[in-house]
Amino acid sequence: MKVGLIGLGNIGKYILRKVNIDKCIPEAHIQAVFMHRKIKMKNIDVFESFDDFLQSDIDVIVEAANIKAIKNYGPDVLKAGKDLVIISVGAFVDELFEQKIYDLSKKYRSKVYLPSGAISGLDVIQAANNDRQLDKVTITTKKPASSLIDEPINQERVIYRGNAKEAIQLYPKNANVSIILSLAGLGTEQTKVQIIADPFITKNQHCIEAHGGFGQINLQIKNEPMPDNPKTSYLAALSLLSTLKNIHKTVNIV
Ligand SMILES: NC(=O)C1=CN([C@@H]2O[C@H](COP(=O)(O)OP(=O)(O)OC[C@H]3O[C@@H](n4cnc5c(N)ncnc54)[C@H](OP(=O)(O)O)[C@@H]3O)[C@@H](O)[C@H]2O)C=CC1
Ligand SMILES: O=C([O-])CC(=O)C(=O)O
Repeated sequence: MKVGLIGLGNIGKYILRKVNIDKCIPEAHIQAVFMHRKIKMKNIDVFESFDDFLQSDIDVIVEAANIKAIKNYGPDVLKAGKDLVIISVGAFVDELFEQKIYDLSKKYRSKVYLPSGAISGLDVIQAANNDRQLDKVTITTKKPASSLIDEPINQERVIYRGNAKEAIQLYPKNANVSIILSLAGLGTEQTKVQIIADPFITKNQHCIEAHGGFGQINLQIKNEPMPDNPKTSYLAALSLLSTLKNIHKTVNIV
């Protein structure tokens, strides 16, 4: 599997190291990286031109950049018939973008993979929603205060209460989880979100509560942060790696 990577920040560097150096996925190799500024790397093609990147010898493209980048480049990836893995799932709050991705992937038979990222429980939410057995979904994200606000605080503070549609506009680097949860379940308007800044914690915590005809679920996950970007949970990078690993599997746990 020849992989192209968009973005070489915290998650991108992790994926590059795990795939090309540690050989975690024996059949995969990252052949090319697209960056919006020039850098040189050993043994890998770095492109500043997206067209040249797209035309290089790659068949799967992994986005590890940001919402703006995937909105700009995602549709062209699908038109080129390449498969696409998206971690900045917040882009799907834009319904026109979402529709475009569905239409193009169908038209060009390109597959799109959306990793579970920094949360768990999407299997339950998706299954329950199938037969309208899901009534309410809430996610409470609690992060170290410095990841969410600039001013020092000495007690936890609820900085946002509302829905996923609004949360991702206000916190595009912290609320991607609310969008993948919305896609699996009740949509961005019905998925309730609370974001809390806490000066006393070091882990990124997400608490998902849902109920309906299926029963109820309460999930709490406490994620280690990535060293270079503590806003991002280590699990998000692991989840992306796992998605890549599973792409060509013939037997899947779903
Ligand atoms: N789905 C989920 O659960 C989660 C999703 N995320 C999302 O994953 C994404 C990556 O996270 P992370 O690695 O921590 O972020 P970083 O900010 O560490 O890295 C992003 C990288 O992308 C580069 N970049 C930005 N714009 C472009 C562009 N147009 N073309 C190419 N490269 C670009 C940046 O370069 P430069 O610095 O030069 O601008 C930077 O190197 C973010 O959108 C984040 O919000 C994070 C955690 C969980
Ligand atoms: O990494 C996390 O814990 C969640 C996050 O930043 C996001 O969803 O955007």
